[in-house]
Parts: sequence; structure tokens; C-alpha cells
Amino acid sequence: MLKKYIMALDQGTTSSRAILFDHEGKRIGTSQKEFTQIYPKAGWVEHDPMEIWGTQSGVAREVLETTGVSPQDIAAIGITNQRETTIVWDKNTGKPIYNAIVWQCRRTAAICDELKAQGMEAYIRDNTGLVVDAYFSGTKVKWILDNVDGAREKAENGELLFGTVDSWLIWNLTRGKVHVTDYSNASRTMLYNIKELKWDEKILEVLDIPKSMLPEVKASSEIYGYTDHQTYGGADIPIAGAAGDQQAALFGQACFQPGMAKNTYGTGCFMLINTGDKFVPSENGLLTTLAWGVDGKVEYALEGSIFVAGASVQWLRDELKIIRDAEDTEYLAKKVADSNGVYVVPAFTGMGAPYWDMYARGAIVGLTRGAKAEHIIRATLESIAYQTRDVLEAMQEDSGIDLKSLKVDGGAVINNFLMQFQADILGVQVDRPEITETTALGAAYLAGLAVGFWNDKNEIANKWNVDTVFSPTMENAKKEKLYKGWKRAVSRALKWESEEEEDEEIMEEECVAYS
Ligand SMILES: Nc1ncnc2c1ncn2[C@@H]1O[C@H](COP(=O)(O)OP(=O)(O)O)[C@@H](O)[C@H]1O
Ligand SMILES: O=P(O)(O)OC[C@H](O)CO
Repeated sequence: MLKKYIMALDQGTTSSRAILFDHEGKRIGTSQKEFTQIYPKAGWVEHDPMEIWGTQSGVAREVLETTGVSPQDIAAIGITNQRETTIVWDKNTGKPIYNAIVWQCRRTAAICDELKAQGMEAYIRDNTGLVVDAYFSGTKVKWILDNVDGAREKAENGELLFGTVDSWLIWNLTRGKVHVTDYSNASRTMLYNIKELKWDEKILEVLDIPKSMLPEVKASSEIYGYTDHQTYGGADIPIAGAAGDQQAALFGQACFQPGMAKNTYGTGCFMLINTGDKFVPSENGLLTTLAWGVDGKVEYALEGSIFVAGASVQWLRDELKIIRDAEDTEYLAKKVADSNGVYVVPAFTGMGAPYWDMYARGAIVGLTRGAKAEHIIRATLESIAYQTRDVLEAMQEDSGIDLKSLKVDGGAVINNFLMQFQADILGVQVDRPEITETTALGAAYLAGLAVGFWNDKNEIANKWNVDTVFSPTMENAKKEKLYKGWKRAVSRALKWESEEEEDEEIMEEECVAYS
């Protein structure tokens, strides 16, 4: 009997999800669980790797129970994950030696400054496609080896393993039999040479990271191993696809041709454009990254990474407490005619593309006595659209492509106000597809291709359907005026933290001078 479904495991920054897809690419069941965000210090973000694994394996079991689907009917599992987040675990016990250091965490800013001082910036950009930033895994691994008691010695003895979340899940799903990652995830570590397709010896040496810790890099669509025999009632399910969540979304949106782009609105916001078999260097603050390895070759993408998008809506809910649910933002933003001159710059963890400022911090500017909570809510949603315009402009410059429409996906695209404002501020049509969980769909497609559940990319491309089109309606002069205000607001947030240190140094010097 032919198996009927693919299971996608989508391990995001704030929640773990398991989604079952049928042969039509239709979602037939979802199970989701949020997990704890740990903020040990300002600018630091961690997750408990055991909670990542616990929630992810829990939702996988739950989706089978709630849909009544038998594990025997699952043709393959595809994995997609928050990228860059770094886990180091003991090879013998399978236990992590420290919490996962999350992609948003800024604790390694000083290590990055040191790399820059050592003149490594150009080498890293030319060989990994990345800018030197605390965002990527490399400096996080170094931090763990330098700061966890006994870690370096164990690593040098070959007793520790490093992995991004895909590796951690595959290791656990196979009960410690398989230690791999895929090209797309490897390209986010700042340790992988995306031109030569191998771990970069020079960067490993500079960061003092033993090669024995690193996973084997595999294609994004192939069988890596099988689930443990007992876990799914005797069904040995192949784990047959893996990709970082943003690359998986590019795949799920069927952006298979060079020049096709998508923007995913989740915790952060990530715009990727397929550049085919070409490594296109960026001159405008974007990243060059591996899109995937499929059909025996790798393809590249240019990426604009925005660190805080939907997370700013969670901030309105959890910290400011001026909304009850994320979805309230749509109605409340529409209650006011505009943001009343208010701009929110959500640089909570520095700013990513195109600014790359690890020391930027959040700002609310333009407040007057008439500013209401609704204005702040509206300005927060608008900040997501402005940041997207920042990266779209950089992308158009770098790729020479004048984008006519933008495919969108992710949890926040349900917000019609945000989508309309996005179309307006870009002056570009925004296409929202029927399935907005394209991250999970992409992982399912990658796994399904590996086991013959789907034949090829053409079959997949035919499944993409638009649900809603948002066309720009704002006049040009207004659009440009609003965007100019955004750029001014950003200039106030940049370098905020480093200026504080400079101010303190100046004050100390002045104190010494007066004493
Ligand atoms: N109606 C909404 N309007 C704006 N943002 C929303 C809405 N619904 C969800 N979000 C935001 O979308 C994000 C969740 O999207 P998701 O794709 O699940 O993210 P991730 O994979 O990063 O965990 C959250 O940050 C949440 O605040
Ligand atoms: O959790 P998400 O979906 O916002 O994705 C996080 C990214 O992978 C970080 O690079």
C-alpha cells in the first residue's frame, strides 16, 4: 500500500510544530507547542535543548493522535528549523553541555569585534557569504568552548558534538546514530566555505574549534537515517529532508528559478531571492547563502535578515501588555488614521540587514502628548514593513532585478493591515498564497522528493496557488515621506549601546581630570 503523508517538523524560535501534508500538498493536521525563552542578561537569548526536543517529539506524536494517522502511513519526515542557534552536546551521554545559544543572542559581539580587528571580515564575506556578526553559530561555539568548564578539553578529545537545531533533532530522532546537517544550515554557521563546499579550515583555526565536533554536511533532500524502531510503533520512518526555515520557505514557495523571491514574517522577517548556481556577493548589506542542495547540485540565494518582526508584536503583548493577542493589532492599528508621527524601531537585538549593527537598540521616536497606544501598535506593525523595504531596496540593487510582486508567508501574514501597508510602502504587489506555512511545506517537499512521494520540482511548482493579492494604493509622495521618517528614526537607534560605553568612558576621563 502506498504511504499517504509526509510529516514536517518545524522547529521555530518560539514554538515547535508538526504538520502532516498529503500528496496534494494540503495540510491535514497541525500540532504546535510554545517553549520557554530564556533571557539570562540583557541581549542574551537561550533555549533549553531538551525542551526543544521534548516539545518537538511531543507535537509529532500528538499530530498523529489527533488526526488518527498511523505512523505506517508516513512516507518520510522533513525537518526545518530556526537557523544559527547553537547546541553543543556530549557524544557519549547525548546531553547538552550548555543551553542552546539562540540566533538572536548578542553575547559574542566582542568576539566578532576581535575577528574584525584580526582582519577576517573580507575573508569571511568572500568564503562564507556572511558578515561578521553575533547572529551566526561560529562565535557561539567558541563562546561555549571558552566558558563552559572542561568543554575545550572534551572537545579536543573528540567527546563533544556541535549542531544547529536540525542536527540536534536528527541525532535524537535516530537515537544518536546520525550526526549530520544540510547545506543550507551549514551555510549559516560562519564556519562553512560555500564556494568550496567544505568546513573552512582557516576560520576553524582562528576560532579554535576542533573539526571533530562538526556534523557531516549532506544534501537537503536525501535519507539521513530512520526514526528509532520503537518510537513510532515499529515504523522506521525515513528522515529524508532538512533545511533552515528560511530556505525551506523559499522551496515551499516554489521559488525555483533565479530571480524568484519570498519574504517570511515570523519572529524575524527574512527575504530570500534565488540566484541559481551563482554565488552573488552583496554590496548592500545582504548575505549570500546556500539555498539548498537538491538533484546533485547546490543553489545560492541572497538574503536580507531582519531580526525582529513578529517578535515586536509579542513584545506589545508580553512586555507592554497593550494587546491581548497578536491578532488584536490589526483592528487596533486600523482604529487610528496613521501612526501620528510615531516610529518604533524594534532593534531589540541589534539590527540585521542592511545595517548590521550589533549595538543598535530599540527606540520609539516622534512621541507627542497625543500619542496613544494604538499609534504605538500601528507603528510597530509599520516597522516590519519599513524594514522589509530596507532589504528589498538592497536586494534590487544587488541582483539588478526590479521585483514586480513579492510572495509572502509566515505567521504574521494573516494580518491584512500589515500586508496592505507592506504593498503600499514598497509600491510592489504582495501575493499571499493559500498555504502560508510554506516553511513546513518546503521541508515536506524536500523529504517527499527524496523518497519519490513527489516526482520533481515541476510537480511541486504546480501546487502553488495565490489566496489574496494586495496591490499598492498609497500615493508616491506620502510613501516616500513616511519612509524618510523611518530612516531618520533608525539613525537614532544605531550604535546606541556602544555610544553608552563611549559616554561612560568620557565621563570617567572627565572625573579623573577633575580629581
Ligand atoms: N495577526 C497577527 N498580526 C501580527 N503578527 C502576528 C499575528 N499572528 C501572529 N503574529 C506573529 O507571528 C509570529 C509567529 O509566526 P511563526 O511563523 O509561527 O514564527 P516562528 O516560526 O518564528 O516561531 C509571532 O511573532 C507573532 O507575534
Ligand atoms: O524562527 P523564525 O521562523 O523566525 O526563523 C528564524 C531564522 O531562521 C533565524 O535565522
